[in-house]
Amino acid sequence: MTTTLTGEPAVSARGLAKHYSANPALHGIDLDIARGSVFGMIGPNGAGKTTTMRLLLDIIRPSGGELRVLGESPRAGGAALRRRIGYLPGELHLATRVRGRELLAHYAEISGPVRPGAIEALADRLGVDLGRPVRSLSKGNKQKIGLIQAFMHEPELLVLDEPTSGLDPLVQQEFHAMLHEARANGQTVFLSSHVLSEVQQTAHDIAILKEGRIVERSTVAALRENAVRHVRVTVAEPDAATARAVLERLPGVTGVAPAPNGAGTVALSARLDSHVDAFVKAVAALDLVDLTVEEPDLEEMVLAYYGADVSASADAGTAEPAEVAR
Ligand SMILES: Nc1ncnc2c1ncn2[C@@H]1O[C@H](COP(=O)(O)OP(=O)(O)OP(=O)(O)O)[C@@H](O)[C@H]1O
Repeated sequence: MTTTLTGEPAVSARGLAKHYSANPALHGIDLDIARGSVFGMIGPNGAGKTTTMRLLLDIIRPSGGELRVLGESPRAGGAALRRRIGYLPGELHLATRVRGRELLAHYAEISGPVRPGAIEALADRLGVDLGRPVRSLSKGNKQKIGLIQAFMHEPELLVLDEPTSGLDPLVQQEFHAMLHEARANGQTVFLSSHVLSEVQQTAHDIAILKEGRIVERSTVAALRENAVRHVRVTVAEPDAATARAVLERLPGVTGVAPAPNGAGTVALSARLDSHVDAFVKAVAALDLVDLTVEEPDLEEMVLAYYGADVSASADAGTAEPAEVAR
């Protein structure tokens, strides 16, 4: 496969809606995921991430709108389309006594050709013992089995629902390397997460979903440019009032406050939005002792979208059990 960001998107949705009885889960979203890209969807509990993914896989059917996956309608594409997709469900129920090796061989029969040695190579990378009964594996090791079944046939599209759930940090790094390789191989990745930090390391494009609506669609780079940064300006004590006045006049600067500092100097901390250039030029005129402009805090930006009340909107008892669907 070769990397391509042109042509028909891997996923294209227009007005995609899903209601569970009378309860709307998706309010007609528009979404394009370019072929060969890594796309991350983030959002709080109940935002509709899993619903979106299940619609792509034709596990559930839309209540309205149009959806094309790899150029086909999920419904019409059937099993042939399904084999071109690798899917990791958010909730894995792997209660079988069967050993990992046999279970994956079974999935491989359904998903289509798997290169010889590919399953073992993935198991080595992720560090999971394929000789053990699957039900005796820990949550993280079951997740690895789920990842192997999603990746093993090198599908054109990987749909990964909370892929790092239960993985330790070293395995997460290995997983990130697998995503980079998938992209280099021309595969498209659609992953979901609750937190930006997870997708920001791997995805180029993101959407923030909230209560069934896309509230932000951006590249990670553009988010970074527009995100709030924390700044700290240190000046000699006699200059403190001037420095404060300069900062408070600047566009994009808020929350100017003195911060603890060494004798003879005063540090002023503040929040800065995207106006970095104007800020740096203005503070250059001050008699600076020190200046810190922190990395933009994207998480803070995303949490502002989430809103305090939304994260608590639990949906206990409504989610249907998901399985490694093949
Ligand atoms: N089978 C179902 N029956 C009824 N309502 C459902 C069902 N599945 C999901 N919902 C509802 O649809 C909405 C979206 O749920 P969904 O599982 O897609 O969210 P999510 O973003 O994946 O959440 P989480 O991060 O908690 O996994 C929620 O309000 C949920 O209660």
